[in-house]
Amino acid sequence: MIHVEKYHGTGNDFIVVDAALTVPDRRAFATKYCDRETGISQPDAEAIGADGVLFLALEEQYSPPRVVMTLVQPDGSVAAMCGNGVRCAAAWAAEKTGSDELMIDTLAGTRRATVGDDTVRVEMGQPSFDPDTVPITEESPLVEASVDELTVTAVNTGVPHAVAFVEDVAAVDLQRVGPSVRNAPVFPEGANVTIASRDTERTDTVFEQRTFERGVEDETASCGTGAVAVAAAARRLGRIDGNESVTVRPDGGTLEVTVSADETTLSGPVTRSFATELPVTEPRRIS
Ligand SMILES: N[C@@H](CCC[C@H](N)C(=O)O)C(=O)O
Repeated sequence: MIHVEKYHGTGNDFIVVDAALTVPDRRAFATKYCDRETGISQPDAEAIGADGVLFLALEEQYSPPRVVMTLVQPDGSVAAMCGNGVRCAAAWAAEKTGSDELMIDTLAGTRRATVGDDTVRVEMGQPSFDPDTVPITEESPLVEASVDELTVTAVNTGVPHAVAFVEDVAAVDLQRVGPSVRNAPVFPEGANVTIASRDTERTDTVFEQRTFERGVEDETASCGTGAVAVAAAARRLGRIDGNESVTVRPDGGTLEVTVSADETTLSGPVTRSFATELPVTEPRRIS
């Protein structure tokens, strides 16, 4: 049995495992315990599953403390980056170390995080529209291009996103449209499909967001890199001014994003839901 914790950032939920503990087959572990029907549950409660497993290796000898984060998704794939995952990792490490400044190492680079009373803020690096970086098969950036039924702008915010601005996110059948855009040939490594609509009743800088996630192969309640992708695409398309900060509202809560030439940040709440013990098994050996 190993000790695990469950965290979520605006509804994007993760099983958190201290990487010092032995999990012989991380992919099998993620697939098993993320399952929404049969996966992780609170003690003596029904299964709730998760959007992924964060394996976190804490290196306390540095100042600020560092965490090597590996996100294994329900389909067993490893994601290079996860905005809400980094925010959860920072909250977990702050709890363990007492430090409110953390450096989180991801496959997309090191991200500095600051843990406040109500929010965790992460420096997200510069979004890229470069075809090789997203990546896309085209030679020029994909900007407001037709991909299946959506008009998308492709941007990498640590992972690839196809961002489409629509009239009303609630009116889109994302379960139907998401998989075809996610698997479109123009995205050789696939893409997360993020749709956004401007909430004109609030202000011009508030966007509603929904994301169909690669690796989860479903819509999630929130996606941090997706929120940054909405702001970055809005800036590229002239939908917001250069340095405006943007409020992005996925189903699970509210995220604040800044995208300027110097800095891109993502902020929002993080919640520790519960802790439990899970059995781990050695992979079967064939003799
Ligand atoms: N939910 C995440 C993104 C996780 C990675 C994504 N599913 C991928 O495979 O690219 C976030 O908060 O950014």
